[in-house]
Amino acid sequence: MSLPEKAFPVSWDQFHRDARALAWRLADNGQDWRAMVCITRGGLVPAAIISRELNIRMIETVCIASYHDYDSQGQMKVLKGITAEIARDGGEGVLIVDDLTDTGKTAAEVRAMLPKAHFAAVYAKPKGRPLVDTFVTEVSQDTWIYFPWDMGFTYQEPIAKGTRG
Ligand SMILES: O=P(O)(O)OC[C@H]1O[C@H](OP(=O)(O)OP(=O)(O)O)[C@H](O)[C@@H]1O
Ligand code: HPA
Ligand SMILES: [Mg+2]
Repeated sequence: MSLPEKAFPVSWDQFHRDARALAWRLADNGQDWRAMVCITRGGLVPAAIISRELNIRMIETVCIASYHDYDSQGQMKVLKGITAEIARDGGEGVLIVDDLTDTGKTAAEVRAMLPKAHFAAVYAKPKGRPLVDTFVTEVSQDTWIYFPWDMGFTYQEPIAKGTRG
């Protein structure tokens, strides 16, 4: 897998702050959401934070598995869809939540299921941005976002190399 040029590492603290900032933006929207649809697995984390902030108790998942390379995305498989009750009226009054939108393919797939729902993501890259109604931070397309649940503590080379020891 080729790696993007730039790295955007996100700590738990920062993710919590950014997800809460997304909740503030959604609250300013003034809508009373009848349900949240969380795109697994990445959307589970912001969904927990946003559902708490906005007092949304009806939470549905849409389970999608896809293979990613940095600059391409392979097959996408919907492992579990949405109930008819959540999908009624084109998803009007439903809030869709994901951690980020990159190429926008995942967002397009879920939007097709719920054309009238509101799509929120914490982070957005330029290609995916047109598919998102509300987001917090945009990063460039050649940036990889490193989420805290994918990370561990490791030694970091000094910026000026060769200075160890
Ligand atoms: O805009 P796209 O190019 O479709 O990429 C965005 C999607 O990619 C990641 O999920 P991924 O498919 O890696 O699965 P995961 O959430 O289970 O980690 C991320 O959580 C988004 O759902
Ligand atoms: N970070 C983590 N997962 C992703 C990304 C990213 O930038 N793009 C698509 N899936
Ligand atoms: Mg995902």
